Amino acid sequence: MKNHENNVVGPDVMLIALAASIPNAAVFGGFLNLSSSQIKDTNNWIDSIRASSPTRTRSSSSSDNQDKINSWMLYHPSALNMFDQIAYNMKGKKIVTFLDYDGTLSPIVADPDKAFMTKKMRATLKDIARHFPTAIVTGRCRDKVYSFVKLAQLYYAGSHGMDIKGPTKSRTPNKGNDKALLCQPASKFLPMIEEVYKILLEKTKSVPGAKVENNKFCLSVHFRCVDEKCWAALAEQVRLVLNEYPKLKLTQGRKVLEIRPTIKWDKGKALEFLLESLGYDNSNDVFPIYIGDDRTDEDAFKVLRNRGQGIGILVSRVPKDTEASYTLKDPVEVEQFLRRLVEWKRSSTQ
Ligand SMILES: O=P(O)(O)OC[C@H]1O[C@H](O[C@H]2O[C@H](CO)[C@@H](O)[C@H](O)[C@H]2O)[C@H](O)[C@@H](O)[C@@H]1O
Repeated sequence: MKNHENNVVGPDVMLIALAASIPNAAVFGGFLNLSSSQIKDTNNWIDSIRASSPTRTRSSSSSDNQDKINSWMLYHPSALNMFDQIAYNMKGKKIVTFLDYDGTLSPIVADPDKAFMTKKMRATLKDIARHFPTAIVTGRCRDKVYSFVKLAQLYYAGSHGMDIKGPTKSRTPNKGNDKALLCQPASKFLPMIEEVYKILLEKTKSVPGAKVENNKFCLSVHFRCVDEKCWAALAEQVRLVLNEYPKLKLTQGRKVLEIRPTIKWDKGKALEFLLESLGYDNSNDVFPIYIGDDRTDEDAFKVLRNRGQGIGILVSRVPKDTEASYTLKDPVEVEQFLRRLVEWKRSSTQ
């Protein structure tokens, strides 16, 4: 397993990345560590961005690719195919579900403002939250993801877990509201993030298709709709801005550069914080299920692996280096898995 802590792209590393490259061997699936020793040329760096969110046409059906997928699936089997075994392990335990948003509950689309969940997914999510404490853990601004999900009985951890709020409505009827909960470990960075947001808007406005998204405690600079020829120039703009802000760091997501404070807080910490808030800190009978598709979700998968509790499920149809134990192909399969979880719970409580 790879250590994803190296995923941070510091301004210096970014510079080398633009001037240099990453060996192909390091590009396994989408999770790539940009360290100076791996970097050799711009083309390979751009390959890495492309690989972080491969389009369907890239997952060719050649037997070579299929062999790679098959051998990867041996170590990361489908959570749907393995549901009975997962259910066996969950028996008698308190299940808590943690769900990433983009690419997990909603399909990846070109316009981040249009990443809607299906009605079916919302209905399933509502049922899930009726049976288990449920949290959305996302890089998005908390209010923004709430405007997509619109379920008051969930926990929301926005800005990569740096903005956590508990349910505003009780999960179970006839019970009072869950204890108010708010955790914002990066609040002192707000003015800085706001300042950098304005600068990035200005600096990137000449790059057609570039989009800067303000996620409150972090920012996203989107590449998806930018001509590949302009990726390096756009990244260079971002790097130059960040040179002036050493307290901010840059990480790479799915055709997006993410800017966030250099504090030791991530989706894994958010998961730990929520388990503690739910009273499961030292509990042996809790079974957390974390489902996510992105590199940032690896921090949470790693926490579960280290705790030896629950399961991490990576949403991906291509092999990726991951700490997750199981996989699901896409949000459609995520919905099917969550539905089975609801049905299993209903049948086991009858
Ligand atoms: O933690 P997540 O919920 O997965 O959020 C990570 C980023 O997701 C969004 O961007 C991604 O999805 C967009 C819509 O499908 C897509 O256009 C983009 O290319 C993806 O990177 C969101 O817009 C970002 O702010 C989040 O950081």
